[in-house]
Formats: sequence, structure tokens, C-alpha cells
Amino acid sequence: LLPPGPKPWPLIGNILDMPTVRPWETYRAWCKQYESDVIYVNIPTQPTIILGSVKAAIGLLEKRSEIYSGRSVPMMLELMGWDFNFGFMTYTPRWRAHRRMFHQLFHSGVVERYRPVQLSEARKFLSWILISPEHTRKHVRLMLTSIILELAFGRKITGLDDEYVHIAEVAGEALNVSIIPGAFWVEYFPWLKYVPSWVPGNLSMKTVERYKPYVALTRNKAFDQVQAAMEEGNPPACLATELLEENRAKYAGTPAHAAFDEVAKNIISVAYHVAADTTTSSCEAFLVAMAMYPDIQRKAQAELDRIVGPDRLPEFDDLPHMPYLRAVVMETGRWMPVVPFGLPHRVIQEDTYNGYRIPEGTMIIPNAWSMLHDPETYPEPERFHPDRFLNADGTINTNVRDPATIAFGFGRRICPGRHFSDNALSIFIASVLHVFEITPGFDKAGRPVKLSSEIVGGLVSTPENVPCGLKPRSEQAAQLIRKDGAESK
Ligand code: HEM
Repeated sequence: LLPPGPKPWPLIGNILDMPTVRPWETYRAWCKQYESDVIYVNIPTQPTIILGSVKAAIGLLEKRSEIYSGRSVPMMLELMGWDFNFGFMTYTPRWRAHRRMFHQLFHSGVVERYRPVQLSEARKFLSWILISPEHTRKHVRLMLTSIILELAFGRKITGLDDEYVHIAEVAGEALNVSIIPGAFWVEYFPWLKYVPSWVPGNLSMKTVERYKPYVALTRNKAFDQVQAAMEEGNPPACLATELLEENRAKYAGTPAHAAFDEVAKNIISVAYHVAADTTTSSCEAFLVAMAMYPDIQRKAQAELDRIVGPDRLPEFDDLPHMPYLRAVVMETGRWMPVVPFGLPHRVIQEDTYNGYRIPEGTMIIPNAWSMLHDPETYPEPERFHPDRFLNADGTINTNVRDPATIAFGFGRRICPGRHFSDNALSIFIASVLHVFEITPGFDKAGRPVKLSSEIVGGLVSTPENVPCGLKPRSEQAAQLIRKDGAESK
């Protein structure tokens, strides 16, 4: 017996039922309608299961991770040339080799190395906002892209017109539009890939043609430059150089050398385009929350005033002393999840769960948004309410599920960039709150910016609007920003 789900049509199954806009809401509605946290959707070429509860996600993706760690690579991604991205590789030794090298650079024990760059970019952000708060959204993206470009390739960028920023942004867009299950018909009718893109209605191939060059640039351009600089004997200090040097030391003269250099190239390119997009969305979500909930903003600022005080900007070492701020970071990831329907897994062998059959090859979509908005775990889920994570004495209540255990995925595929991202978001939140009052601000037409907790997008989602009314909390705060800006020049 398959799990319950919408009634399929002959031949086309549930293709027409698959939502392409805010799919996480329809997924949740199905769970309610069919009274099940496991829903089966009959897609002729790709049987799909949606998981609507943490219990089901952990029961399958974590507890049975040896068979639930595959991926279904959407045809669109393959056609665009994304197969170098190990996030889409299925559960093979090739994936493992990539994941291992990525882990080496981003596990919890090493991400501290990146704090100086994360801190310095967060402080630059403060000085950009002081000059042009109307460009808040651009500044957030610039800050996060600068962090990863500097670390990955040793490139310092000065503005969003930098071509490397543009490449990463368009490549991210390519992923976003292509990965919503059911968004493109070539997924169901693979022969469409042979139909030229100029044939009216062939949106799949038109989209492939638009994005393919950017995907190749993401992978090749910056890395090839580092490699060329290395051959000339003057490589920049960066992660790409470190990996190439390590590979040279370990494998030079062996047949494995080229293969390891390819893995290095692939994983650095993945970090380059994933890191900025995801964490940009979290920072934006935080700004929206603060503008919509001024009382919470003031509470977090009171903690900063107490622990950091008015004479300096926050440092990483201050963070463990600020549980309220920690709760704000946690609530940000819950309230507006950046990856609302997770990254689908694939089961590599037939299984049964709660008496239901799960066929081999089924795509498994964990509906993270719905789990993070479950009123039983998080009462009044639409409300931004950091206090839900705190004990009466102000310490973190470990009995309330940390949203990071859902928002970053599950099992062997759990996001390997989560520690890096958490550091970047935490120091951003502390830095901004310490010196700015955040209000919605006004759009170009002079109307107040309209804010809501709704997210838009696909794989990586963002708030629709971001506040741009950031003003220094005091003259002393403005001076702190200017002083630090002058020092970091
Ligand atoms: C707000 C920030 C972020 C969120 C919410 C997020 C979320 C996720 C999720 C849900 C997955 C899929 C996990 C699964 O399959 O169960 C994932 C995978 C991944 N993430 Fe993140 N991520 C974030 C930031 C980052 C950053 C900063 C990096 C890089 C430094 C990164 C690199 C990756 C990679 C490489 C994968 C694929 C892992 C694999 O398939 O083995 N992520 N992320």
C-alpha cells in the first residue's frame, strides 16, 4: 500500500497537481487533507513522497540514512551543467570524495578561521549603510559575496557590478528556478530536450540556454585564475590555493592528482555560489523581523548594551554571553526558512514506513517550512518570538527543538556549510543591532516599505521586501561605525 495522496489522472498521474508557487503550502495542505505526514504523489517518471513532520523526516532521512541519502538530479540541472555540484550527486564514492574535501574546509572545528573576514565584512556593511541605507538589500548581498570570494579565491571586490558577483547571482537564480519539482516539463518528458529552444512553448530548453553559460563560469572562471597564478608562482592566499597545494604535495606525479584537483575545483565553486545566496536570505529575514517587531529589537539591543557597551563594536567572543541574541538567530532560521522544502533526497532501495510501501528511486521532499511552523513545537508559529527558546532565567531552553536541526536538512546530507553560515549570520545580527535602529523605511515612491513574513522563490527563498530604514541609534554609534570604517581601510 502506497502512502495517501492526491488522486492521479491516467497517464499523467499528478503532474498537474504539483504546485510551482509556494509549494510548501500545498504540501502542508495535502498532509492535512489526507491526514498523514507521509504523502505520495504519482509522477510518471519520478514517484515522489512528501514528509510533513520532523518525526517522519528523522525516522527516514536520519535513522535510515544508509538508503535515504541519494538524490534525484532534476533533468534541468543536468542540462545546465550542474553535475559538478555535489549537492546534486547521488550517493556514490564520487559524492563522498567531494563531501569529504568540503567538510575539511567547513566543519565546526575549522570555521573559526574565517571569523576575521566575516567580522570585517560585517563592519564594512555598517559603514555602507551609514552612507546609503536605501540600498540595504544590495549591501547585504555585497557583504556575503565579498566574504566567500575573498576566502575562496582571494579576490577583493568593491561593488555589486563586479562580474564575479553577477555570475554567482545568475547561477543561483538558475538553480532556484529549475529545482522546484514540477516546474519544467522536460522532467516528465525527457525527449523535450531534443526539441530546439526556438520552438514555441519549449520553456525548458529556453531556460537551459539562458543559464548554461553562467553555470560554466561559476565553475571555471575564478578557479582557473588561481590555478594559472599558481603555475606562475604567485597564487593568492585562499582556500583554492590551499587545496591545490595540498593535492600537489600528496599526489604530484600520480594519476590521482588531476582527479583531486577536479574535486577541489568543484567544491570551491559550490561554496562560491551557495554560500552567498543562502546566508544573504537569512540576513534579510532578520532585518524584516526586526522592522516588524520593534520590541524584540529593543530587547536584543538591551542585551548588547549590557554585554558590549557603547564604546566598541561586538566581537565573536561576545556571542556566547548573549543568549537573547542567540534566540534571535534561532528564530530567524525558523520564522522564514531559507530552504523551505529542503533539498529532496532519494531512496535507493524499496522500504516500508508505518505500513506504507516506499518504492525504490522515490524522491523524498522534507517540507521544512511546515515542520518549522508546526504549532505544537512552536506555538503561534507566524509570530517572531525568540523567547520561545528561552528559560525563565534567560538561558537557552534545550527542550525546544533547535530549528537548525530542520532548516539545514537531515542525515548524511545535512548542510555542510551550516557552521560557517551560523557565524556569518550571528556576527551580522550583533553588529547591526548594536548600532542601528531598524525601521521599514520608504520605497522609491516615498511609501513605507511593505513587510511580511511571506517568502518568495524556490530552492532558496527570500523575503519579498527588505527594510531600508536603518538609522544609527545615537551619534556615538555613528562615530563607532566611522572609526571602524576608517581603521579597516
Ligand atoms: C541559511 C543558510 C543555509 C541553509 C538554510 C542551508 C540549507 C541547506 C539544506 C536544507 C541542504 C540540504 C540538506 C539535505 O539534503 O538534507 C543543504 C545542503 C548543502 N549546503 Fe547548505 N544551507 C545554508 C548555507 C550554506 C552555506 C553557507 C554553504 C557553503 C559554505 C552551504 C553548502 C551546502 C552544500 C555543499 C550542500 C550539499 C550537501 C550534500 O548534498 O551533501 N550551505 N543546505
